[in-house]
Amino acid sequence: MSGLSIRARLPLADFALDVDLALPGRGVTALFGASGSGKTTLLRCVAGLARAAGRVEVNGELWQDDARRICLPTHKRALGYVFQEASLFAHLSVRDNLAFGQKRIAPAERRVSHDAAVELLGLGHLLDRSPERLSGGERQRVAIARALLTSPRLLLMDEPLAALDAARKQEILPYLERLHDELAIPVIYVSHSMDEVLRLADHLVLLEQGRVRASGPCRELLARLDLPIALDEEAAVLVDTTVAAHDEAYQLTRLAFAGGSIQVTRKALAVGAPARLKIQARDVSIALAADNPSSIVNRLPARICGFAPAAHPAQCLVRLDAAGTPLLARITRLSKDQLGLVEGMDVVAQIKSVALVG
Ligand SMILES: Nc1ncnc2c1ncn2[C@@H]1O[C@H](COP(=O)(O)OP(=O)(O)OP(=O)(O)O)[C@@H](O)[C@H]1O
Repeated sequence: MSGLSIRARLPLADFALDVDLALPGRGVTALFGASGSGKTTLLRCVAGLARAAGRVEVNGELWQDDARRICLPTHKRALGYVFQEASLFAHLSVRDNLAFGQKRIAPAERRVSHDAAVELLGLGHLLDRSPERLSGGERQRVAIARALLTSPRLLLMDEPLAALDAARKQEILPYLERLHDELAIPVIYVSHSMDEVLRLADHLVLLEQGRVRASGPCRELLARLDLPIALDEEAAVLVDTTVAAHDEAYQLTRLAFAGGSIQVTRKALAVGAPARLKIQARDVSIALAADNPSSIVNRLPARICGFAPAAHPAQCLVRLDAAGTPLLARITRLSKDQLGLVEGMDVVAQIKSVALVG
């Protein structure tokens, strides 16, 4: 059967993991949750490093099934594991570190070639270096390539960017995006960062105290008001658009979607190309009518479909529907009252800024 099915119960001293998840068999699933919610413990159960009661099936391969007394040891599970800190062999060159990953797999079972991994992670010029002469980001790219060369059926990544500074993170994210676009290997990706989730995840699992608070397509969960991710400073929705036209005079690109269109600064994208937009709640404001002059270019008719408290008591979250596309706005409670905003009301969503993500 295609898909990942993970049932795991693991009582620990002051904590218990208890999850039952059905996840897509390809793409990136982000595991998101507060510190101590059980993200690493869940990965360790999938890897067989912690012995939970339950069942683990990965695209038709059974790794554990207590009912049938099956529990493969970690080395028999075809998985790649990438940790916060790359654990490379210091005495081996990058080339030999990669060869080590590949040697573990019989040639007939290799699904990722050395050249493909080197190309995908941009390691060509680093092959003769030793790990101590690599930056943190480069080391992490080698660790990812080495994991890929073991031809895993599942890649587990536990906050792979957490040990890197902001600049190194931005440097490595495009490689992870390529991995996502070009490889069919499913990835479970633990992260605390909304930015990483927005850029990489197709599916999202929110863990709370060892339990699944929500699991579903990233787009759907991000737009919900009842989940803690809506309270994140970086809360945002994702909107799939298509490049509709370029305005050469004003150097803008118009992106169309079901709810209307949005103009962004001119992008080097072909008309008809897909573009994924991130719209942050803090960048959306609400006006009552479209005819008020404003410098905000992107103004979409939308209907209010719900309110929720925001993290700060001065603010509230508003869920809007722009012809079927959900948007989130974070506004002050004062403006909500002054404008008399209520559920069901038709308003104008003013979008101050958007970002293209992938
Ligand atoms: N071997 C163990 N024995 C007892 N308790 C453990 C053990 N391993 C983890 N825990 C506890 O289980 C809980 C979940 O830990 P885990 O590392 O899975 O959380 P996490 O969500 O990955 O956290 P973080 O984001 O900080 O890495 C924590 O309360 C931790 O103290």
